[in-house]
Amino acid sequence: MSKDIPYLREIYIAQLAVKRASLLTKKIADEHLQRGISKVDKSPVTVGDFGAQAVVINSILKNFPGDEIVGEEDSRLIKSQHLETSILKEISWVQEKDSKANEQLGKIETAEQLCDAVDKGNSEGGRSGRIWALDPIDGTKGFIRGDQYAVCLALIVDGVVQVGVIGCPNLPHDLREKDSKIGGIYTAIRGHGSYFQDLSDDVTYPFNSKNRMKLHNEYDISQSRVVEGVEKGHSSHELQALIKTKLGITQPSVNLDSQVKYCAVAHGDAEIYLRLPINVNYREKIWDHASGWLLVHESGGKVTDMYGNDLDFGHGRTLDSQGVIAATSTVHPKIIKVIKEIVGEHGEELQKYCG
Ligand SMILES: Nc1ncnc2c1ncn2[C@@H]1O[C@H](COP(=O)(O)OS(=O)(=O)O)[C@@H](OP(=O)(O)O)[C@H]1O
Ligand SMILES: [Mg+2]
Ligand SMILES: [Mg+2]
Ligand SMILES: [Mg+2]
Repeated sequence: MSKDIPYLREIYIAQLAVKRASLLTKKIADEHLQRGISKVDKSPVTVGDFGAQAVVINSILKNFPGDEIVGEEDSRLIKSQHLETSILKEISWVQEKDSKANEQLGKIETAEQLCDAVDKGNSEGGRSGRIWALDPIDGTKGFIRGDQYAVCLALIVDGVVQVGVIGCPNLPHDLREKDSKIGGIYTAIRGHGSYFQDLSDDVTYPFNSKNRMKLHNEYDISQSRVVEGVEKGHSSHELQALIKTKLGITQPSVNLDSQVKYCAVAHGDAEIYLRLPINVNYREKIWDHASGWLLVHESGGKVTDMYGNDLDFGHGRTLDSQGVIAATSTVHPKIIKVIKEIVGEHGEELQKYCG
């Protein structure tokens, strides 16, 4: 089967790099929580963000030197706050721990290499060429709280997402199971499905029916399990509640930070992800959605903006649309219909629900 799959080398390197960044960030998060440092201390997320962005970009450019990267972070804060030594210490730890991947991924050893790698995430994105979208820690607020976060990497070719890989260090393999194992890597390949691997397993090509994720479509819409964000400043919980009521959904939502929400839908742990805007002028960043979009799409679901339009990953660093709805394909049009009933066909009433 593998021989028919395109981008095999890209997928392999992306998985290795995401795994490395997941190990790095998990170590930082766990130490932070163990120390019981005040929740307002933002430094672990800073070190984690820059460390993860550096190792992923360094890995990609070692293997695909001509590619561009749209990464969330840049090195200004590293320099102004003199964070080089603390970040390099964590990178050196993961390069030791994950040493068998050093040959494929390379190593970062100096402050110059560190800042250089981080700043290579400065692509403006766009409609042509090979461009990776990287969120080194998505769900920074969840990361600090010890909740969910994700390392998200996608390859976009000529504006179309071809590969998506998400590392979820804190996500239970089965959200419904109390004692479920945690930590997974979710991989999607356009036209060839989406797959799950245990984060603690060696990275291998996971493309077999045992690992494949597929959505079911036969269920009563009122029983849908809905995932939403945690932060009230990132999506309109008020509008989301109204949509659920109109759909007859009475079960409470599961609130999760980051793109693990897409993983939950793609893996069949939820049927609907609602992300309605809280600010009419906000445009979603491509690194917050590219990998998750492909995961749900390849599991047989549908992801669009809040009006049912396709998401355009060739527009630049941001999408040119509002809101995101991901759901199983039978339920998706029903959600869009309800949204339009509430906010108007073109969002004439949307402002009412925005903060
Ligand atoms: N106003 C507004 N509207 C929508 N989205 C915003 C907004 N402001 C920020 N962000 C982005 O939200 C990203 C985190 O999304 P989450 O899904 O984790 O949000 S939530 O905390 O679960 O509600 C977060 O990603 P990270 O910075 O990587 O955590 C931001 O890019
Ligand atoms: Mg993000
Ligand atoms: Mg981020
Ligand atoms: Mg951020």
